[in-house]
Amino acid sequence: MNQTKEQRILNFVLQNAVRGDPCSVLDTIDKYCSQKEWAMNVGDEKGLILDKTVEEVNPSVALELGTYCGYSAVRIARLLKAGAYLLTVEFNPEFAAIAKQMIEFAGVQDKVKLLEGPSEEIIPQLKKKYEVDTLDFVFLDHWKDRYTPDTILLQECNLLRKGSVLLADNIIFPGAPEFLNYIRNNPHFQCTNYPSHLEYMKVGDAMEKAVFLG
Ligand SMILES: Cc1ncnc2c1ncn2[C@@H]1O[C@H](/C=C/CNC(=O)c2cc(-c3ccc(F)cc3)cc(O)c2O)[C@@H](O)[C@H]1O
Ligand SMILES: [Mg+2]
Repeated sequence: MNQTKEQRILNFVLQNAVRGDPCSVLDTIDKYCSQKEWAMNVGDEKGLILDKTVEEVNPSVALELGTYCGYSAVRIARLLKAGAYLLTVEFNPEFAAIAKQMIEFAGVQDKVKLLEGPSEEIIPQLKKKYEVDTLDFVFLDHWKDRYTPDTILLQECNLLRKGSVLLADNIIFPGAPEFLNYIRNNPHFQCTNYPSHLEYMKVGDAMEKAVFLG
């Protein structure tokens, strides 16, 4: 049974990256996806915007929607302080299995909880089942038409507090126009746009930061 692209990416990491070294895992994925097969990782350019936002927020509890191969989970987890952790949500079992191995190879498994299932089911479970009080940081990178309903659900579940930071990928390409309209016209959020480029391409893209004002 021939391999999937995601399995090829993982194998390239297992064979070429340094076990326990998150930066080498990120660099190896970026190398493979820019030279061999494109994949929808946030990538190195937008990854720097993600890094700066995570460092600025310095979250104790972070949530990621859309794990995929685990690239941004490794990217976020490598920056978390002692005792802080990332919850990352993925509903595709193949991708979840790849991401689990990627996260373990990078050595950040103690900081990452991979939750398998659809975000609309997981989010309402975060308080009781996963003992979350509120979220300091949320990275949205799953299906683009889910950004708005999940942002509303996070508010309905009282998972955001004054100062919680959302960062959304792909504002330009593939685009999340409905989310942009929702969040920029919502008085409870203070938005900032970060122009960049689509991962591994010379196509324009952007990230949007939205701070919850309470
Ligand atoms: C409700 C729910 N619950 C749980 N997991 C969920 C979920 N909805 C999706 N997922 C998971 O998250 C990932 C999906 C990511 C979607 N990302 C993109 O579609 C994407 C696409 C491009 C792109 C750019 C140019 C092109 F020509 C084509 C594609 C770039 C990107 O950066 C993207 O993020 C994937 O792992 C999926 O299983
Ligand atoms: Mg993306």
